[in-house]
Amino acid sequence: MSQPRTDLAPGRFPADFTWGTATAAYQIEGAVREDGRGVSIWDRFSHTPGKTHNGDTGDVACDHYHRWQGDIELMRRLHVNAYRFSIAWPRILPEGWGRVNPPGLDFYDRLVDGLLAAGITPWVTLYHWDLPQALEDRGGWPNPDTSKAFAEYADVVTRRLGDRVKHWITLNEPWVVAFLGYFTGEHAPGRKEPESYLPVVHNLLLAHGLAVPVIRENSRDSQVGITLNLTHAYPAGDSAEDEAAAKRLDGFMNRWFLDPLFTGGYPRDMIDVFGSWVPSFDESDLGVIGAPLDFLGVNYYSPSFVQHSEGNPPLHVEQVRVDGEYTDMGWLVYPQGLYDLLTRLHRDYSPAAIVITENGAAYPDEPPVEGRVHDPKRVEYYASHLDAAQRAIRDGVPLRGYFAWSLMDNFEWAFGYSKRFGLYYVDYETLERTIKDSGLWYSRVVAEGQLVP
Ligand SMILES: OC[C@@H]1[C@@H](O)[C@H](O)[C@@H](O)c2nc(CNc3ccccc3)cn21
Repeated sequence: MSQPRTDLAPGRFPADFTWGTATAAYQIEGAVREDGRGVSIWDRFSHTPGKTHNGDTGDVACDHYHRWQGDIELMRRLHVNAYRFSIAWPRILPEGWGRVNPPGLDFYDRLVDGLLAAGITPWVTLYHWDLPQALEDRGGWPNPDTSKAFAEYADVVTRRLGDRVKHWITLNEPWVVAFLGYFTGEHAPGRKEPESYLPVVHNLLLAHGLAVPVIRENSRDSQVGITLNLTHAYPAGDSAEDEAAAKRLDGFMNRWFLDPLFTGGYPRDMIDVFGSWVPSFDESDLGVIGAPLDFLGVNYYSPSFVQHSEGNPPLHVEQVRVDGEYTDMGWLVYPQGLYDLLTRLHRDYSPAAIVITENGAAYPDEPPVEGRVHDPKRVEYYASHLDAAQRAIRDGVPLRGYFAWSLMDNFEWAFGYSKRFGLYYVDYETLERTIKDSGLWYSRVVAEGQLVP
């Protein structure tokens, strides 16, 4: 059990803390038709009229595929000791399974060697939403064969990189993949099939569980985890009804994933709420899904304040907009939500370790003037959330690392290039990267291992 770190002065982090920054393949790479890469569901979705802001696509993005060496220099300037990135499944297996594309593997091989040469530890996310379109054409995540295809993909990648990559994240945010991709249709593949939501969640968790032993076999002595977008749910009022509504939202967003991963099964109260939507599955799946993990990746941006609703079945929950500061995404700035989430995870699930795999904020940054980008609100966001993280460590949470989202401005999914999260500003005409004040500030925090003014 992790012990309180009262030895840490306020604002100071453990000497062995992992300091990183994070990206994802489809959001930064571009080069979507280069070196044998296959089509992904995000290629198809972003090229479908009306699906993304301004019709933006990841065709070019930040052109990281050709600029990766310069981008490693950007990381060195931040003094980070780790970099979280995702591998594009369609670069490795253009049809999703079967035929391997050697140039795709070669790209990530070069990237990993470049990172290691720079003293930066690679943390690899195997799936960050860019499913090969060929698998979607065979049913996509509602089809349990996709779970098996994911395990095969994990095998190919970890056989090639597993000797040098020792930190693996199977999936990024299965809730987003399932709910936005197959329930609301706001994300690729854009399907609006409520009845597919829970089967997709199950197949994603099964894919995760099938991949864990494969990764451990091919990448000996590695750390394996999963990244979840966890939303701390607060009752908007002090009524029993609002308390119950918060518990239902917590069940929907958090416990439906945490329980099968850490406690052996889906939460009973939510099985009753979801009723006939809960898919039938082999009980043996739960043993696969519950494969022991070395860390839980947490993406935190903002909490939710909710009240009971007579509508909105079956959750009967309504989000409440509370007073406060909001980012350009319309997300409440609430660092206490990170502290409360971390301490709750430690108390209720006791993961061996927790890593904040994403935290950051979008603001409407102005283009550089005399080489500077002033983003005081983003500095304040990071400072307040890192303070919350440090308080959680002092109080005994086994928080081992933090990855700022994101290294650079990039393709923000359905929002296209209209939202900027980067520590570096990207001019999408020239693709020039310019460090923002938040990047300069973060580099000082990382170098000193403590919060700085
Ligand atoms: O939106 C910022 C980032 C995004 O760029 C990452 O690719 C993704 O991993 C990510 N997840 C969240 C939090 N979860 C979420 C909630 C609603 C819609 C989309 C994402 C934020 N972000």
